[in-house]
Amino acid sequence: MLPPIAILMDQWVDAGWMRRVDRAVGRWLEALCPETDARVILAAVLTSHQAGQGHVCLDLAACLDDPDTVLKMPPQSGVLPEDGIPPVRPAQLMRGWRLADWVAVLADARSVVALAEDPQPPTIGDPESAGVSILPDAPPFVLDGGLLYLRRYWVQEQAIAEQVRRRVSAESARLDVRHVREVLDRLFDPMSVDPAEPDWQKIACALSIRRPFSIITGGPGTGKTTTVVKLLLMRQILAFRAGQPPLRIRLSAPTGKAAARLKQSIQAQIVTLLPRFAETYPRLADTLPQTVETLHRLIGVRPNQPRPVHHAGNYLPADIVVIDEASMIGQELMARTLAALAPDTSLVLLGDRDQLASVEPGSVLGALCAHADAKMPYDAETVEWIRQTVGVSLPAAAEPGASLDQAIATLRYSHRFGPDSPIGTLARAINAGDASATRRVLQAASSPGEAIGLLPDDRQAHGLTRLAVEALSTWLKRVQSPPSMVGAAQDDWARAIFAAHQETQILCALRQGRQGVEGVNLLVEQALYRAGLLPGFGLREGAWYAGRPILVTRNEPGLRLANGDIGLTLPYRDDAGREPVLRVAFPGDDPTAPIRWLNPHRLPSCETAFALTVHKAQGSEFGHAVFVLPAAPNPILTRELIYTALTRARDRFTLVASDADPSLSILADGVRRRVQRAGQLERLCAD
Ligand SMILES: Nc1ncnc2c1ncn2[C@@H]1O[C@H](COP(=O)(O)OP(=O)(O)OP(=O)(O)O)[C@@H](O)[C@H]1O
Repeated sequence: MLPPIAILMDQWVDAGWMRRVDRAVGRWLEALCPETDARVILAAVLTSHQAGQGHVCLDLAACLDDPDTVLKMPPQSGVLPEDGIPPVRPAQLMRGWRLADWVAVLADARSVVALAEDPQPPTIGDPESAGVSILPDAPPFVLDGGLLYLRRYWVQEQAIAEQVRRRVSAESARLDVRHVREVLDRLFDPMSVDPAEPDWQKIACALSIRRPFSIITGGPGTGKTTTVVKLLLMRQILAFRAGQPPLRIRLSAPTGKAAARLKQSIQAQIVTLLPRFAETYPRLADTLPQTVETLHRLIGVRPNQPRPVHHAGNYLPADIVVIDEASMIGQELMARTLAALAPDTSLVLLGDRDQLASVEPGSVLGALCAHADAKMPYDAETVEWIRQTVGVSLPAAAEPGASLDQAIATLRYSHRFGPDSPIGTLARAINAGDASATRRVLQAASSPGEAIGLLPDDRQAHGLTRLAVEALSTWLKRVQSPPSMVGAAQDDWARAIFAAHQETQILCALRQGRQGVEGVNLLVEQALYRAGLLPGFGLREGAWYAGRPILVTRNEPGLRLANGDIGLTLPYRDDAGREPVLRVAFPGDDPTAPIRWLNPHRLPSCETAFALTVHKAQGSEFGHAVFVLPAAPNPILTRELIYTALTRARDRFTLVASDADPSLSILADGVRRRVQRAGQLERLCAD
């Protein structure tokens, strides 16, 4: 005989299987409708739990099929209660449950709008006003087919789909195709990388001008940023030629780090491309954006305010908005962004659809690009547009994709790695889910220093700590013998240390455990201390010491720090050149901006960052990425996570795997596992 559901849910919270906030959703329902069936309370609690796992809804059928796996209960990090007896698992509780019964009891509940039953489904409206509302007028849950949503997530998903559908079928901009062709021909050299392949960057530009929504997706170094700069030049030149004022362009990225990277990359590309047009269009440089904002700043998200500054009633003043690293945008932020754009503002999303999705619920870019795999999804109309504007005749697909697919360009050739490079080959094998090929590439890597390396390690992680000491000593030695200069010269010294620090980064799949960030940070710290690379005293103050890299874990607008920022604890001399004190240095947005030297005791929550989780490293790039695998199979290790770890590497990637697993079965298991986020955005956009 099992304990009542309410007791079980309490036990799951106590065991760390579920968040307190999820259980609170159940209590809230119990308080509002005391007569609610326990299976409804359970579904509500699980829907909230799933949101914590990145899902916008609970897929009832999938849940009944395999409750423990779908709900990830018990989790890897779960703790045993004091009596040592683990709680009853969801699979035991739900044994024998029938989907039809669960759906029926949910459809009957006052807290649920059942769409199939309800002739008047909730109107989509403004996603901002769709918070969980009080019964009975606006039930907080929506049952759509077999998917149970918190109402706000359902509303956001519908709103995104509606916006995307409207934008991809909007009337084509009134353009003189001859002008478009002329400008594109000037921007793109006729010599493409592979003469047998069309120039996909050029096609991406042509598609981006056709409708007010487009996506440019591709792996690292495939030229997404290069393409965007050309696209912006194209748009401004066309505006000049049509006698229009310059277009208002806004560039954005989901995190500060990604925004800073895009800014640097864009500026470098502008410097290369602009001279071609300087004579004909001397004012062109002034029309290009100088800054890249975070998405929050772009739309004006304000703390404790229900809606951002820009929304459906106060559009963002912009003609073109380009957003990089779009895979990191969760559903809520995407819904808010789309709502903030006027119907004729062009939105261009850039991103690598194969990367990890946002930590927030939803996998918007992944869902929108679900069919971007098809090499040629274009219909006859798109093919004709490409022929007229690019001068390339592509075959029309026998079974063309939806309108959305006509707005997506996939860049496949990596100019950074080349098709036969080890990193490129490994990335392809991982993305294809080909565990054997992945293993082959890694096991073929033998000598140290190659682009791909495999480091079989013992339980004490001797190999990893040796590697860390060797790689990190390049900058840590310089930290321990600080120069006597002050002011700008001291900033230059810190910048050089940052550049050296960016050369090697250890990444972990997990947070906890020996192979997690917490364990690896401790091991590396101890090894560096033993090697004399960290100070024993002097430049040490409690947990703070010269050479400690830190990761900011909370937004702190007052200090201009964002969750995910990396700082280095360094000795700092004031302008009078007194004895150095410890300060945490943060680089500015561009290479010449002054370093910000903050007192460590003023910093908000932060943690040591010799090792980072792959999630936290998203949007960053390092010369050498060292990826530590878990020692046992783990559901967190997925294809997307492994690919994201690999693609943080600019020149070199080393996989650290347990020497007890010489066949790399743990890695192979991860490569085969895909992140499947519940939701129906893909289907809604394909309609
Ligand atoms: N068509 C091209 N021909 C030659 N080199 C190119 C071409 N396109 C891009 N490159 C070069 O390849 C490198 C990577 O390009 P870019 O930064 O635009 O790629 P990306 O996809 O934005 O990369 P990331 O994934 O790092 O954001 C740059 O050095 C760029 O100059």
